[in-house]
Amino acid sequence: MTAEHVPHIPHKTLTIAGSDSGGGAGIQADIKTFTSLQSFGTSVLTSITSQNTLKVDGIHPIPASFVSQQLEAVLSDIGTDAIKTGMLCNAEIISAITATLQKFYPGSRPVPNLVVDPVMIASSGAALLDSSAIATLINDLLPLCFILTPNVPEAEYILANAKLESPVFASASGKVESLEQMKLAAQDLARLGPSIVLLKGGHLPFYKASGKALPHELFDSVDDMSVDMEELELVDLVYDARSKVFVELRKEFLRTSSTHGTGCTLSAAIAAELSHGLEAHEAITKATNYIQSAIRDGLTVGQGKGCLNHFHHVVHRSIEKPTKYNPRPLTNYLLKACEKDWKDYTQHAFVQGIADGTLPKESFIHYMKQDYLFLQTYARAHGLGAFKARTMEESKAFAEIVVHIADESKLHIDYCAKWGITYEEIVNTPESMANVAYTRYVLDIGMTGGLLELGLAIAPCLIGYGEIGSRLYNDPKTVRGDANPYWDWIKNYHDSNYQEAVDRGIANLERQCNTQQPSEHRLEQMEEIFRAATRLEVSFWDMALNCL
Ligand SMILES: Cc1ncc(COP(=O)(O)O)c(N)n1
Repeated sequence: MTAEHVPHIPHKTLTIAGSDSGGGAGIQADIKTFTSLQSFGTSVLTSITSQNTLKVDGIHPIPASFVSQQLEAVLSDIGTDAIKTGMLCNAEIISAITATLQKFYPGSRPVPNLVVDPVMIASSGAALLDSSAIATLINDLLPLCFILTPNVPEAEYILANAKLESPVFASASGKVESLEQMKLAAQDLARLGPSIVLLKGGHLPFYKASGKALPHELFDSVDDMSVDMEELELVDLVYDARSKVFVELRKEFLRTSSTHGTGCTLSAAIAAELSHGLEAHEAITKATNYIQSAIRDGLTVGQGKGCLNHFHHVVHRSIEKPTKYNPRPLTNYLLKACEKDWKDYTQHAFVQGIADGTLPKESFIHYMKQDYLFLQTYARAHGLGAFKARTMEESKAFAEIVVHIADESKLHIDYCAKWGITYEEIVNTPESMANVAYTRYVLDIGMTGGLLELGLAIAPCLIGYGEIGSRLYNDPKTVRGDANPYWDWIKNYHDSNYQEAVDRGIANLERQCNTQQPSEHRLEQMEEIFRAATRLEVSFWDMALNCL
């Protein structure tokens, strides 16, 4: 056997949960999550549900002894690096699981990397745990638990049934209704055994400005448009009983009904990250980010609640034709494929300095001079586009962009004058190496390739500045008006004039691609051009920062 053929020993994660025939939650969601996070998944079924996106219409519990048998089979041979529990159905099953776990991990409290998602009620309303089983869950399972991941209603239910002496959480209604109460509830839950409690805030969004919770009666209307979601955030609260430290993970509250399987997926993702050896807080942070993207990229399956997209970070190497629902498939593909480079570019320290006004003036001046010189070549690249175009319409579109760039560079000169930079100074400035590299790359690609290649090389500049302009303009943390010397720069790229140019540029690029559906190899080449131009943007910001 050569070195190349030595089989890889994967990290392993076990799920002990119910089957969801609809594929969005339960074992199915867990295995998808393990797979997408590159942990080898094993499973112990506690029950089979007949379920779709609308309802659970039947539950068939597995005999408790057969649940133990499955668990024995997995642990005695394959072993595992982490375990999660989901739907456990009834008290007998919980007892069978805890007895078997204690057999394999004698005296371990917690059982290493055991994540417990205390599943009780499906989002469609069905009970997934017998009401008589809560005491067994509290008394037998929680003492073995490393990380407990309840949502707010589950936390309330566990605490209402826990017979804690002098609990710190007290509420007349038994409801958790503020961040302060979340903290007290998490502390009480930790006293039941878990080393760490992740109290999920998805059912209790807060107004960003006041920190007050969205009233319960409005929660059900978040799916219609009557609540301004921009104003809301959710807080996933982590309490580590070992260090007595709280960490608040704040997240954008997303308007979507594609949330079926969220709890299952989150606990599965935490377990998968733990299986790779990540420390608990790191695993939780990575897992909550994974969920946020999986929700944002949610899938419409069935007629009820949509499902998460467990493979949101896996780039599919094919481009659909633009549709009403996805008018920019190529652009979206490129942004995802080059995600890291794109972040390096659009969230560069230079951009941060513009946002908070702390960018050294010398850096900005250096950048402005080079940017003028850049625009000169950028205009030529569009001239090349006009030359390469096959139709009058397209030639005209490119020529119009040349005129637009020429107008923009006039503004540039006026803006430079405000910073004490004269026209002569600008045009006599030697081009920096970063500038030469970038602009000549664009021209070379444009000359040797077709219109699509040219479009790909010019796209990162056009799209990136538009994204930066609107993000900084809308970000409440951006320093605004006279307090920020770069505010006019931000406004310029947020302006509808610029944003319309971005939309036109994207539409052109999509049209070019659409007329020649790319093969996988061609797609790789396209990605390479887009990535190279994006990296050259990063070097451009680096140049400006390093000029000091
Ligand atoms: C087998 C099984 N396990 C867990 C859930 C909870 O998921 P959700 O709350 O999204 O319905 C479910 N519906 N089915």
